[in-house]
Amino acid sequence: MSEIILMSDPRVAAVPVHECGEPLLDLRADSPFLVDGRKQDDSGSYFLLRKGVVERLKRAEEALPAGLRLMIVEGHRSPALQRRYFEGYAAELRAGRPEWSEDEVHSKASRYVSPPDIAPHTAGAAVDLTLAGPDGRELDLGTPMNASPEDSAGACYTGAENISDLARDHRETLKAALVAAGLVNYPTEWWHWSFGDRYWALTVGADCAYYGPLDKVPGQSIGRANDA
Ligand SMILES: C[C@@H](N)C(=O)N[C@H](C)C(=O)O
Ligand SMILES: [Zn+2]
Repeated sequence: MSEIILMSDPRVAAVPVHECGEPLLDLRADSPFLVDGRKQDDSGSYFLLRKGVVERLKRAEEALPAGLRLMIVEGHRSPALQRRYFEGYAAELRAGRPEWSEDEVHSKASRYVSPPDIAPHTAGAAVDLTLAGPDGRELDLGTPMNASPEDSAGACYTGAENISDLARDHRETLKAALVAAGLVNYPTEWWHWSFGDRYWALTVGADCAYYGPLDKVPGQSIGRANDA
């Protein structure tokens, strides 16, 4: 397996961001995608993604074998929510491994949640998704989405070997469609894909990221998925 670059790696934070100002699109409006509401909250952010990400997801959806569809679970996340996720998980790790230094906690936490300063979800650039079959139900991808490395004995890693052949086939199908469309995966999470953020730029060798964090999401900057 090739080296896994974690989100906490200084090379990620070193990538410059040249914000392109692209709008967020609402995936529920005229959307070709299945949008799952399990991450719904008062902010209503989970169904928003940058236009360039939506365009690429449409291409990926078209490239899937007949009968399969993408199921979108979480897109944009407010910086405050990202911070809550990160600090909550870091606190769990700290409690379980009191011998770890703060640097170790930060690095290990970033296997599962991005440090808030570089987090791709806050830029509307990352999406957590899975595959659904013809009946609209989620397929088996080896672990529940958002299973942590501890909960899944590492099976959340995209290249994990401790999953069934069927789950591996599903991961390969998902990966083929998304990579061909220009998204990159975070290798510690089979469900996390992004375009235009710092992690994407570092992975593909782009000079800069296109999307920086968006805090309050103004209604007027939100378009419909069919605008992509
Ligand atoms: C928390 C998990 N769903 C996730 O999105 N992790 C990535 C690494 C992130 O926080 O950007
Ligand atoms: Zn994610």
